[in-house]
Amino acid sequence: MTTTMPAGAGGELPIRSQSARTRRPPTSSRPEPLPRSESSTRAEASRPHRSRSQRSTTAPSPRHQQQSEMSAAPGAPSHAGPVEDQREGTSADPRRHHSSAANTTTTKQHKYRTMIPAPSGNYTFIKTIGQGSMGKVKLAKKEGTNELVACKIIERVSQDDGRQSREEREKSDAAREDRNAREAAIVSLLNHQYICGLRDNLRTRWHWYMLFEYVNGGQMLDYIISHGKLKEKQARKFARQIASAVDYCHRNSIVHRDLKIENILISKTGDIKIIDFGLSNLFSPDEDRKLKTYCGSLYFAAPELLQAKPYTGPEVDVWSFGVVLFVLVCGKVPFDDQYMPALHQKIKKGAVDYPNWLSSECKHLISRMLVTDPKQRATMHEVMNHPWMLKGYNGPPENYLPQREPLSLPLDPEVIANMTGFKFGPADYIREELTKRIKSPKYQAAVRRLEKEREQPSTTPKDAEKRRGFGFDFYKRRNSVTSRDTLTNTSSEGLPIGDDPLNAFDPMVSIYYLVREKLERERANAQPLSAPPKVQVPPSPQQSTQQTPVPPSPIVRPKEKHSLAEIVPPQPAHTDDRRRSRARSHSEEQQREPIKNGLLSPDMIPQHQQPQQVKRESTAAGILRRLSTRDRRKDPNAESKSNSLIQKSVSMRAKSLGHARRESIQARRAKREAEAAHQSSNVVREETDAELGEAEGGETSGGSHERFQESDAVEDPDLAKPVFLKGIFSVSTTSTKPLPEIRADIKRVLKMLGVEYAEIRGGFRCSHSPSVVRGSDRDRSRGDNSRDNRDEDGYYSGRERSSRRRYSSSGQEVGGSRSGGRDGGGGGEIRFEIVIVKVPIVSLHGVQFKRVGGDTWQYKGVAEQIVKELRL
Ligand SMILES: Nc1ncnc2c1ncn2[C@@H]1O[C@H](COP(=O)(O)OP(=O)(O)OP(=O)(O)O)[C@@H](O)[C@H]1O
Repeated sequence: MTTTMPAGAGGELPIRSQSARTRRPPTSSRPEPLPRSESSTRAEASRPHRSRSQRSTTAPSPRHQQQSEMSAAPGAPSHAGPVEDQREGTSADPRRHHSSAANTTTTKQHKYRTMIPAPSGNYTFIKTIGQGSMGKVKLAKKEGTNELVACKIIERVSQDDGRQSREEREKSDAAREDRNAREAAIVSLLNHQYICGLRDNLRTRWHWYMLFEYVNGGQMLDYIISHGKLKEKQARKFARQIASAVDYCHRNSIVHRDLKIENILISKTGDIKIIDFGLSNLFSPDEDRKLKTYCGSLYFAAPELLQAKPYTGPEVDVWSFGVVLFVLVCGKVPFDDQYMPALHQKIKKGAVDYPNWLSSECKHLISRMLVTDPKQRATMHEVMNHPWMLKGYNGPPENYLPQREPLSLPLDPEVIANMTGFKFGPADYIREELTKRIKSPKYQAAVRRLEKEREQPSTTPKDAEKRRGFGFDFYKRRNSVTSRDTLTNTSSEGLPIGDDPLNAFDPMVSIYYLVREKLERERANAQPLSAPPKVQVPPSPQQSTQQTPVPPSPIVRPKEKHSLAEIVPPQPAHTDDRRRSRARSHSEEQQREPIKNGLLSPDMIPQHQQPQQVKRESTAAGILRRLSTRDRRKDPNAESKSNSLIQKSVSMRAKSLGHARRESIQARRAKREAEAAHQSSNVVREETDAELGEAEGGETSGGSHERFQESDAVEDPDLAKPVFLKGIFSVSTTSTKPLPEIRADIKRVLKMLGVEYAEIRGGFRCSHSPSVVRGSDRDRSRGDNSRDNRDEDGYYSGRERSSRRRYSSSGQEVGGSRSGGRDGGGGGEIRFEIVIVKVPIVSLHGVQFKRVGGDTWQYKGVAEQIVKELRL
């Protein structure tokens, strides 16, 4: 059966338009206090600076043309999710309101929004922790609790820079709104331990506020900066987790499309969390519904994207995953060139230089992922079952997909009412379409195949499940490209995409499952659904002149069965046991991984040395955390136990890294351990120089480099938590030097490298413009960035700060934000923090880098240079 959907349903929507994001309105005045982002954009508007890409990109890009081809569905419903807040503006026309607001003289204290009233409570902003191309990400704390969230703030209205007509701007704003709605809808439905979850979200007249779980173990990028490259064993652990999350997405008809090292964070347990579904979309197995938007970061982009070829979806994630894996094990990207067209050529050619230290299995896996022909490229099934992935584990990574049964009629109206955010159309339309799909011969045939497979006496349920679940081949490859037939010839044992009724059969079907599962979770938690709007929607920018359809409010009903099969006979329900039989628990995987984050796990520690708690903790990072925070009054032996554990872990770590200095470091560490007993038990940020009484010339900042606010105004609520010991440190980023020496060293190196800095509590806030800070350029740029242009975090906002570089199929950057040679943008300001923490028990100091904004690879270069020069 040919299914029909509105054009936008599961179809392509335009990607973020960087050029749209950088448009600024003419200055005017605003009569009322504003959130920071609006007032700052006014400041930016008044600056003369325009990037090369802004100057040169006037014609609509191919991508933009495609955007218009893929227009929204007629009669599409309102967007997913967020509760609306009217307080941010009152004008019926936000654009007019915005424009008349721009000449404000509001004082700084009123300039920035300091809290947001989300449906689940009020959240107070603490500080900026990230700057993406879509906007800022701020750490926020829920009022009356210690709950922290990362709040992604996305502007809804692009501003007029005179390059587009009002109609064009409105069109691109509408597309942006769809994208934001889709991101919110997708992240609110996904439920996976390696995907950063959405806690809440709020849409005001001007902004989307998406409140994500706060991932506080740092970025994977920082981990690599600290470690250079990862040992294959450690990389495998992360790769399995990435595979688990990506496979889960794909089986739900979702393609991420922006997998890159910057979008992988590390949680406090040392596990990964994938962020940034801003470019994600639903994909369909139908040939005529292929995706056509070419998006993502160039370094990680599949060649077919550069060639503007339509694609199904999952295969571009496999390529990006291959690049990520290469970065993990090699510490650099596989395709690199300062000159953009040359970089394009390298990617299209797909020739990779593998360092000789890589194991042949690792090389083989990466080479299967970085195959330029998407039809020959490894599928996720192949990736997950590759020997390199399996090494040390007793099976492929678990994808944590809930147990599912084929859909049956009648459909649940509550589920359908909550299928918002994807422009599927009104509820009646969704019901009709889903019914058609379920009744379709294709679906029925797929269900019959599944039933037959389950009934096959010769096949164990596990095998059947494996065949069905992992047989997720997107292309029927005719020939095996390697000698490992069992790995590559997956189409013979698996079901191609679109033939499996439970996995990625169709985007609408997948979303139905996801919404139903979310409702079930919420019922189980007895919490109200956070997604559907409960109050009247303020007009979104592009909807100011049109009627906004408000989706029906959710019908709250008691839990009901979905087994009223009209088409499909009832299947045994598995609602209580949601994990597949083949599922191995995460802890099982962890037990098989003896060294976590370079530290010891319990099974590496002799029994007699294991304190009671160690056995219960699943990660070695947890051991260290527990030991460092335990109450010594209750256990007089705790100190010696923890000393011996940590001593061992430190020495193991040094050994595993094979660093030339390890002997002397261990000796020095051992010596200092004797002095450790009197020190406090928490890992804390270090004091500033001022607090230590060693400020230079009475200043708290670095002399001529000073251009920041004096101090962090807000207490960091993480201070008391030993969150920085999550494998972030390597030998090159830890030191036994006394603190004042480390601080002086850091200042010396920052000055030497021309990095501007200010001291903040526990470290340094840094800013650098690598391609600009030279001689007179530097002076000019300084003139550009007067003190008044600092934002509320003390960073200057004088130049473009976003890190995403867009590209067209011809190799030209489209809508990119900055000039300069490298993907991710060159020439812009990079901003980061250097945080010094101490590990009191072993008297070690650790230096941690945290990127806040700016070009990833320039940041990596500068951070690595600092580490190198520090010689800790
Ligand atoms: N949940 C989180 N916890 C901690 N930090 C986060 C979280 N989400 C985002 N960040 C930080 O904010 C940065 C930007 O976030 P994100 O990638 O979602 O924004 P974006 O505008 O989509 O960025 P990009 O331009 O890379 O697409 C991240 O690199 C990360 O450092």
